[in-house]
Amino acid sequence: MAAVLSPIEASKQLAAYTAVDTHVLPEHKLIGIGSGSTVPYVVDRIVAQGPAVNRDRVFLATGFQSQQLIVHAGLRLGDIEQFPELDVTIDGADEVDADLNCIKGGGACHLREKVLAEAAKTFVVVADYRKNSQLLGTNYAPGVPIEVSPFAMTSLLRNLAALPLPPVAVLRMARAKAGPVVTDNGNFVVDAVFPDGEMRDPVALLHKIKLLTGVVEVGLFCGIVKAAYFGNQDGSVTVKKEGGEVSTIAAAP
Ligand SMILES: O=C(CO)[C@H](O)[C@H](O)COP(=O)(O)O
Repeated sequence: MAAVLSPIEASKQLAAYTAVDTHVLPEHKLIGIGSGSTVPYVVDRIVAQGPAVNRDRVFLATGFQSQQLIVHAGLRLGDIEQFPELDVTIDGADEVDADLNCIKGGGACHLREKVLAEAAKTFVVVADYRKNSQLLGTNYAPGVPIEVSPFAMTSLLRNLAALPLPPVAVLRMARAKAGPVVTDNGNFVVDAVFPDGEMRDPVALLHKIKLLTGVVEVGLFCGIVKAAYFGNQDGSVTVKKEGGEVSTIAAAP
């Protein structure tokens, strides 16, 4: 018997299934798989396309979690060095604004996520309705994830505090380990809550943060997303596309 999903899980699944059905076509052979709790539904739907279509596909991972997902699903794992150009990458998001700018990095994978997003001809994000907002920072409270070289962590916190509109910034701590979260690249993550004024221009903010010494990558994805799929509580899916088109696919009867 199929497990009964909670409303949030059902909306993640709906977004993921709709995005895969629309963007992962039989001719797509190189596919990036993102990180987070929505992405397993992406992999499930790709597996459901069948062994014939998946046999000659290669899947690239944004981190340890998606690597495990790919391997355990019996799909072929590849490396960005071998396959620097992908047909499509599908990933989760922490928040998406009206212009398809995103906060990503809630799972501390945003460096590799950005590499696979930029490598793809089409980058698509999937999420539940809570991630769909007008302005970044409205619904996602922890702030902008900033991956930083451990040696530069203290100086980054000082440099952030010295900005004209400083954020409230903290080193992300691990939950089931003493000490900080360590990324798949061996770095730390600082979460920085910026004033609304700064969040209104994510591109400018991204550039400002990127210039600070020791910053490896910033969890602001700007101008990369082609389409965002949000599963809604009523079973419909809201689709935001590059260029501003927003549509809602009605719930199945
Ligand atoms: O950016 C990410 C990890 O670094 C994830 O994609 C993001 O946190 C969304 O995860 P979820 O689908 O669990 O809400």
